Amino acid sequence: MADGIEMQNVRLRLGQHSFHFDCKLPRAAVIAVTGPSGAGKSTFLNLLAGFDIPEQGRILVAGEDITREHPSRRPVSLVFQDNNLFAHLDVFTNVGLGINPSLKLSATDRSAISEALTKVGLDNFEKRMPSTLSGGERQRVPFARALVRKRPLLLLDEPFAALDPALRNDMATLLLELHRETNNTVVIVSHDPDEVRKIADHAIFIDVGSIVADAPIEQFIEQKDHFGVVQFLRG
Ligand SMILES: Nc1ncnc2c1ncn2[C@@H]1O[C@H](COP(=O)(O)OP(=O)(O)OP(=O)(O)O)[C@@H](O)[C@H]1O
Repeated sequence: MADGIEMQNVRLRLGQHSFHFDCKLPRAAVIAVTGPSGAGKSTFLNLLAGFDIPEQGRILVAGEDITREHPSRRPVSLVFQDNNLFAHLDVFTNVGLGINPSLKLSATDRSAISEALTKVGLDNFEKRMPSTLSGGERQRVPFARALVRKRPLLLLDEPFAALDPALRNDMATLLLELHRETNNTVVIVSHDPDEVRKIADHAIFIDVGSIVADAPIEQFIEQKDHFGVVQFLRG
């Protein structure tokens, strides 16, 4: 079976920073992307999403070359920390955008949206506007959107960083439930070693623009070779 994600000798420069990614990551797994601030974690996600394009190398998802694919045509859904909702659209419509950006929704689409909202615990929130939601409720909406999109790859850039610890834990549990239900591949940037231990099957550590540790989680948490990883795991 093809790997979930493969970066073959991917190189990119942004300003003064050079990035080099070469990895094969498992399919249908939760993959944590860790590393110090400014190391290149968001850039790694942006390459997968198509917001950054490599100057060299290839990116494959489930065996398919997506290196030059437009972001909208990639097999990915995104959940970022704070760019997720359109303020002038209600919760139902915000989720509907995940199915069809022009919002031409069939009856089947409409029931899929209601079902997804129920799954993330927002069944009575369809007509609510984003400004009336709590932080935790607002954070659930993009998960419902990701559910209706049914893409094989879910990218999350520190999705819970703004939430308090109890809510972070609830959201991590919700993410795991949705992952088990859809069997998607999840790539999540995290600064939280407890979160990584709780949800990840596999982890990578990026330092100064390249991957310096890449292992199944059991091996990753036993890492002694790289000081940055040891320091990260200590919290
Ligand atoms: N378009 C750009 N032009 C110039 N420099 C950039 C650009 N995009 C990112 N960088 C720089 O590349 C480096 C890596 O950025 P990136 O956002 O990938 O880091 P990160 O590991 O996600 O950091 P953090 O944990 O702080 O979010 C940073 O120093 C950033 O300032």
